Amino acid sequence: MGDTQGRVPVGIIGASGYGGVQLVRLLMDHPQIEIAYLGGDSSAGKSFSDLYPHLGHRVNLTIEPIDLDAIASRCQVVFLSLPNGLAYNMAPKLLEKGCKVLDLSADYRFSNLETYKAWYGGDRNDRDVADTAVYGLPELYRDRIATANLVGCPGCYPTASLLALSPLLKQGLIVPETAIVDAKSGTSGGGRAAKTHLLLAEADNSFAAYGVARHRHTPEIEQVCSDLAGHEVMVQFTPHLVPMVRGILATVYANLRDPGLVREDLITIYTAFYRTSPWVRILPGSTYPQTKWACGTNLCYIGIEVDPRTDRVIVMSAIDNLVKGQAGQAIQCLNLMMGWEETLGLPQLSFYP
Ligand SMILES: NC(=O)C1=CN([C@@H]2O[C@H](COP(=O)(O)OP(=O)(O)OC[C@H]3O[C@@H](n4cnc5c(N)ncnc54)[C@H](OP(=O)(O)O)[C@@H]3O)[C@@H](O)[C@H]2O)C=CC1
Ligand SMILES: CC(=O)N[C@@H](CCC(=O)OP(=O)(O)O)C(=O)O
Repeated sequence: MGDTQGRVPVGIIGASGYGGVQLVRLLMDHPQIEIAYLGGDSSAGKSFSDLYPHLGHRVNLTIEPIDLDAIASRCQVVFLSLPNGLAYNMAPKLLEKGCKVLDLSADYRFSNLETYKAWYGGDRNDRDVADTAVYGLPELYRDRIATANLVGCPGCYPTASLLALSPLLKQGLIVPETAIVDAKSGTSGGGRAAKTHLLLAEADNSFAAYGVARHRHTPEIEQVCSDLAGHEVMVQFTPHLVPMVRGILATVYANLRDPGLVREDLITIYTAFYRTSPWVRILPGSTYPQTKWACGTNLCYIGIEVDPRTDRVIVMSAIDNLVKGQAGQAIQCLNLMMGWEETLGLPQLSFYP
């Protein structure tokens, strides 16, 4: 399968949503990809250019209703950018028909389906398929992603949190149980569907925590932390909604095992840990990341500090929730699955100067 120029035909289900339109925006400039299908529910039948006129000169497609047989006959790769709980009724059939599938929802992020059911509910019988899914965080699971047919792309908060925590856990530098993640997200993290608390009049001039001690990204963060630490780890995770549209800043605190470590030691350790990761930038000295630097890019900026009074390390990471936290990371995974450069077709320059 492939178009006349040898490009790989891909489909995007959920094309009208924030993840979907980010995928379109990025994939239309990807040198190896041809967008062959856009699918949706309430938007089916509408021209993509009616929904997003500024992209209409590049994407002349109508959003179609979902017919999995037709999608599989036209696409080699399918992105599912849908609310949680829908992908597990679509991915098995697409895989059976020979497609590679990248799911942006939580459906294939968990190695233990009981954990998924406990936090997301749902009655699903796709354990065999779920067992083949790989968690799509390339900086940790690059080799496994490269051979996967099904990738469960990480959540936005877990991406920022885990990139900040991973070197500490993998190298045994902190007491894992002391890890606290304090994270802030822009409103686009809540998706495009209308929600009262995300209205400008509600969210502007306001900054508050939500989901305290019960946000569904907690078990996802814990799953990877446990994998890295080699034993079950619980993490305190508190998300906040901030009055901006794009971006996540995660600030992570943990107790160092060796109180003699200083900031420069940790910068050296982080730089070495991410030396083969083109999308992670470790900041020098006491430079701390700003969300606007990552805006529109697939980059994660990380800043590190040590407080010798408390023997705690403080790591700050900034991403664009819609790019490294969602669509960009999915494309990064696809690049690996296809054997292409990990950076192909992905933006490095922020919208801001
Ligand atoms: N926003 C973010 O920052 C991040 C989101 N995610 C995850 O990515 C996924 C997509 O999120 P996001 O783009 O924000 O969501 P949006 O609400 O912006 O978009 C949801 C999309 O799903 C489609 N859809 C809804 N119900 C159905 C259905 N029954 N059948 C087919 N299509 C349907 C909608 O299509 P239509 O308009 O045609 O009805 C729409 O295109 C979610 O699982 C989310 O949790 C992951 C990381 C970050
Ligand atoms: C601001 C806001 O509402 N953020 C969303 C982020 C979650 C999200 O996008 O879902 P994923 O699990 O697929 O990453 C939330 O807290 O539910």
